[in-house]
Amino acid sequence: MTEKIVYVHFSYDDETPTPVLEELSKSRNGSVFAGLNSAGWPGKGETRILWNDTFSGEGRNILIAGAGAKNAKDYCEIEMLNERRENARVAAGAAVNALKGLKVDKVLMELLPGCETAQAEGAHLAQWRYKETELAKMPKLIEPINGAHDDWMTGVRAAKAQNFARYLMESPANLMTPTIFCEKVTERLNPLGIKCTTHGKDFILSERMGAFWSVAKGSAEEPKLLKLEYNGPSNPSGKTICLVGKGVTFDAGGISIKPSANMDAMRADMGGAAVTVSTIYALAMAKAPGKYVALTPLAENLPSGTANKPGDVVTARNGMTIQVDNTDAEGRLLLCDTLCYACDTIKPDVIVDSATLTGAMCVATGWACAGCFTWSTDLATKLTAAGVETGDRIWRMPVFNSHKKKISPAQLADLNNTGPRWGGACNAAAYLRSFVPADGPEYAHLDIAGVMDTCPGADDPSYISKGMTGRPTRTLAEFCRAYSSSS
Ligand SMILES: N[C@@H](CSCc1ccccc1)C(=O)NCC(=O)O
Ligand SMILES: [Mg+2]
Ligand SMILES: [Zn+2]
Ligand SMILES: [Zn+2]
Repeated sequence: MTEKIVYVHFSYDDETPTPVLEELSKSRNGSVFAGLNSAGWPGKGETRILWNDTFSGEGRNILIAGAGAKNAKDYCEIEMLNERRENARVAAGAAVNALKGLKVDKVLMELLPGCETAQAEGAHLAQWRYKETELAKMPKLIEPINGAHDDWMTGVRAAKAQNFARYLMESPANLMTPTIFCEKVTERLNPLGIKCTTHGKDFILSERMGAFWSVAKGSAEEPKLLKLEYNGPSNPSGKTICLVGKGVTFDAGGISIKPSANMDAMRADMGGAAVTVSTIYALAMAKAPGKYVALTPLAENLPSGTANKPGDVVTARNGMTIQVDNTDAEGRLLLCDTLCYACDTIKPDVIVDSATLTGAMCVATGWACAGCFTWSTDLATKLTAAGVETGDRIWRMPVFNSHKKKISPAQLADLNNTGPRWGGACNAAAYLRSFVPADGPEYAHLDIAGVMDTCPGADDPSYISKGMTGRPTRTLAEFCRAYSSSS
C-alpha cells in the first residue's frame, strides 16, 4: 500500500496565504485557493483539507491551518505571550488533531520562519496519547518540509520531554508507585548521562525526614527520594540549580479523606515530580549548559491504621515541629524535608519547587497559568519571561508574613500544616518558605495544581488532548536554559 502523506500549510486571518502556500497554489493552477474559496479560509486554529488535489500534475493531500493574525505580536501584553509563536503552536496542533483517525502515515509541515520550535511543539504535543489504541489513530510521522531543522528539533525534544511528564502523570497509581516511578525515570534518563540515585525508607529515616515519613508510613508502598544530577558541557553562570518536585503518586487525602468523585485524578498528584524529572530530561536531550540537581520525594497518601491522624505532631529534618491538622495537606510535609535536605547537602544557588499543592490555586487561576511564590523579584521575572516564550505561563502570587502568621505558631507545634481557606495557596507557600533559610539559596515555589489537567470541555490548551498536561515542563526547561546561560 502506498504511504498516505498530508502536506500542511498555513494561512492568516485576513484570508492571505503564506508565501510558500501562494507558490504552491500557483504551481497547481490556483487549485488550492479555489478549494479554500469554496470551503472558506480557516480561522485561527481551524483547518481545511483538500484531499487528492489533482488540478495540476501530481495528486496531493493538502491541509491548510489558520495561523491567526498576520501581524501577531512577539509580545502581547494582554495575554503575556509571544502571540506569534503561540498561534503557530495552536495551528500546528490543530493540523495534527484534524488528521486523527484518517490513517495518515506522514505529515509534511511547512515551517514558518521564527516559529519552527513552536510548530514542532504544537504538532508533537497534539500527536501524543496515553492509550496505545488512541495513539494508533494519530499521524505516525511529522516532518518539516523546509527551513530551520535545528529549531524544529529543539521543539521535538521539548514536546518529547513534556509528553514523558504526561505519561508519568496519566499512568494509574497502581502502575506508577514510588518504586516504579524511579525505575521508569532511571530507564529513560540514565542513558543520557544523568546520574539517578534512588533512596528508600531507611535513608529517609536516617536523614531525619520525619514530616516526609509521617505521610509515607500510611501506605504499604515504600517511599522513595529520587535524586538526579545533570552536568552540561559548560556552566557559564557557575551556578547550581536545584529543582524539587512533589511526588504523591496517589493522594486519597489520608484520614482527612477526599470526596470519592474525581479522586482518580489524584494519580497525577506526582505532577511536580513528573515535570521536574522531565525538565532534566529536556535539558540533557538538548545537551544544555548548566549544573542541575533534581530531588523528588515520592509517597502515597492513604488512610490506614498507620496514617497521620489530625492533630499529630511530627518533626522535620531542621528540628521544626509541625501539627498535622489536615492530613490532606500532605504535599508540604514531603516538600519541607526535601527543601531542608537540598539546602544542607547540595547548597544550590537557586531552588525551584513544583507541586500540585492546593485546591486554592485551582480556584485562583484555573487552567491559565501556574502560580509563582517567591521573595525574589529577579526569579519571578525570569520564570515569568520563560512562560511568555513557551506559552505555558507563570503568574506571580503574593507570599507575605501575614500568610505565615496564619499557620504559625500552631497550638501544639511550631507550624500548622493547614490554615484558613482564604489565601490557601499563599499560606502553603509561606509554610514552605519557612524551610529555606533567609541567607540560603534564591527560592521560588510553583503551585501547578491548576494546570495539572486540561480544562474540561474547553480543550485548553488546544494542542494538548484531554487529560494530564505535563505543564509547565517546557517553561521550567526554558527558565533553566536562560538562567544557566547568563553570567
Ligand atoms: N493534592 C493537593 C491538591 S488537590 C487540587 C486539585 C484538585 C483537583 C484537580 C486538580 C488539583 C491537595 O490535596 N491539597 C490539599 C488542599 O488543597 O486542601
Ligand atoms: Mg501518576
Ligand atoms: Zn492532599
Ligand atoms: Zn496532594
